[in-house]
Order: sequence, then structure tokens, then C-alpha cells
Amino acid sequence: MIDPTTFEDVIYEKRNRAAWIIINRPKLYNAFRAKTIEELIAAFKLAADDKGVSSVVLTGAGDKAFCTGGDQSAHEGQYDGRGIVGLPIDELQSIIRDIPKPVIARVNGFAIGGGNVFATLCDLTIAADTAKMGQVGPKVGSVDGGWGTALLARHVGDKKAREIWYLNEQYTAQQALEMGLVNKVVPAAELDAAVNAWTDTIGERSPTALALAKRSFNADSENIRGISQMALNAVKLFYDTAESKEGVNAFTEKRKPDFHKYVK
Ligand SMILES: CC(C)(COP(=O)(O)OP(=O)(O)OC[C@H]1O[C@@H](n2cnc3c(N)ncnc32)[C@H](O)[C@@H]1OP(=O)(O)O)[C@@H](O)C(=O)NCCC(=O)NCCSC(=O)c1cc(O)c2ccccc2c1O
Repeated sequence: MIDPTTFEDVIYEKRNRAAWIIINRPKLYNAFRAKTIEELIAAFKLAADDKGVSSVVLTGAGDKAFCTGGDQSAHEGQYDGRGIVGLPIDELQSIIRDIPKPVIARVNGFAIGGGNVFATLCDLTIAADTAKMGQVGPKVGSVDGGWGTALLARHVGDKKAREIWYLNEQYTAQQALEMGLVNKVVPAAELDAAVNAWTDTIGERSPTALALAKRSFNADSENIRGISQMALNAVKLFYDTAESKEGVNAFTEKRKPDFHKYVK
């Protein structure tokens, strides 16, 4: 029996027919540790089984960040929990795909690294005009291959996805809209009203038709799940190298990483 009142890193709320799953680590820009991922999985399971829930909203607490990916302070090579890299990120990514209800990313600020992958995986993404989106993997010695790369390329095109991963720029919500990474941009003050309008509409739709539509969209990109699993196993090995650790250390020490000696 999952009791969301025991969650420390996640807030679970029912608003009309929507489950709001809120990453609640605003001081760390809603970066996730293993515990956060466990609670997110539990929250998605609750939403999946609740007959009063038609859609799920995934978001971050506060107005600075949606999610900035893995918590670099909980990352000594591997992360601090179970799973291939010390957090069961693959289970969470799978449940976002597999839950037979639309999942909406409410991007209220930075969506960076693994946070950007969440937005990529969600069925729909709505962003505040103040939001910034991007990837940092090659800056910090990591890569979320599969959903983070191949699925992203389905949304924005192969060239743009490579640009996002190789140059690690930050994109405005408007730029993200233009490249197909988000569905809609609204003024920050109107974000909740716009999300509620979507979830109210979805709440009126046939749940079976929605579930079938979601499954049929997913089927076309399902091969990416295998790439993700393989990439995660490769990243596990990468995390224990001095090259990857240089990226993490540089971020926590607030300096530029020096990767020059690792060029092969
Ligand atoms: C988001 C930023 C661009 C914001 O930059 P800005 O300069 O405005 O602010 P600060 O950098 O000073 O940040 C404010 C404050 O928040 C802390 N913080 C932000 N993000 C994180 C984080 N991810 N972990 C820990 N702490 C974070 C920061 O330290 C500051 O705290 P103070 O106490 O000093 O005030 C910028 O912050 C940024 O780029 N953040 C992202 C950092 C990052 O490296 N993210 C992880 C990338 S890797 C990843 O997410 C990842 C996830 C996966 O699930 C994977 C799965 C499988 C394979 C690979 C994966 C993977 O790579």
C-alpha cells in the first residue's frame, strides 16, 4: 500500500481528475536522488491504479526549475540507491511510457539533463515562457542514450538533437516550441490555468480511446527501450571512470571541466 503522505522528495496531489506529481527539492533545482526516483515511481503507480485519475501532471516545485536531472551531490560515480547506476531511472522512464493515461510535463523553469529527458518522455509538454531547456551530459560526464537521444530526435529532428547534445546550449520555451520539444508556451502566471484546461478536457475523453492512442504512438518508438537499457549499462561503466568524475567534480566545484586528456 503506497502512502504518499510519507513521501519526502515528491508531492502527490489530486486536482479534479488529474494527479499532480511534483518533484519537491527546489533548493537543488528539483534534481533527483535515488529516493526521489523511488517516490516518483510509487506516485505514478498510484495514479495508474486510481480510477478517479484521467491524466498525470509531472512538474517541479517553485518557479526556478522543472527538474535539472541527477543530483550531482548524490553522485560518487554511481548514485545512492538501487538499479544499474544506483537509481532505478529506467523503471521510472518506463512507467511514464507505460501508464495508460496521458502524462503532461508542466515545465515551470529549467528542464536540464535528466529533467529534459522527462519532458521528452511525457505525452505532452507545456512550458512557462520563462522556462529553459537543454542537455548537459557531455559537460558533466554523462549521457542518457536512448530516450534522451533517439526519442528526442523523433521530436526535434536528428540534426537538432545532435546540436542539443553536442553543444549543450540552453533553449528558451519559444525555441523549444519551434523545434517541437514542447506543445505550448504560456505566460508563467497562466501556466496552471492552461494545464487545468488540458487535464479537464482529457478528463472528458474516453479513457480506453486515450489508452489505445498512447499505446499505438508508443509502439512506433518501442525499439528505443532496448537502446536505453544498453546505454544505461554502458553509462554504469562510464560513471566509474576519471573522465566522468571530472565532469561531476567540475559541476560541484563550480569550475569548467577539463576533458582534454581523455580524447581518443
Ligand atoms: C540548471 C542550471 C543551468 C542553473 O544554472 P544557474 O547558474 O542558474 O544556477 P546554479 O548552477 O548555481 O544552480 C542553482 C543551485 O542548484 C544546484 N543544482 C542545480 N542543478 C543541480 C543538480 N543537478 N544537482 C545538484 N545540484 C544542482 C546548484 O548546485 C546550485 O546550488 P547552490 O547551493 O550552489 O546555490 C545548472 O544548475 C545546471 O546545469 N544544472 C544541471 C546539472 C547537472 O549536471 N545535471 C545532471 C545531468 S546528468 C543527468 O541528469 C542524468 C540523469 C539520468 O537519469 C540518467 C540516466 C541514464 C544515463 C544518464 C543519466 C544522466 O546523465
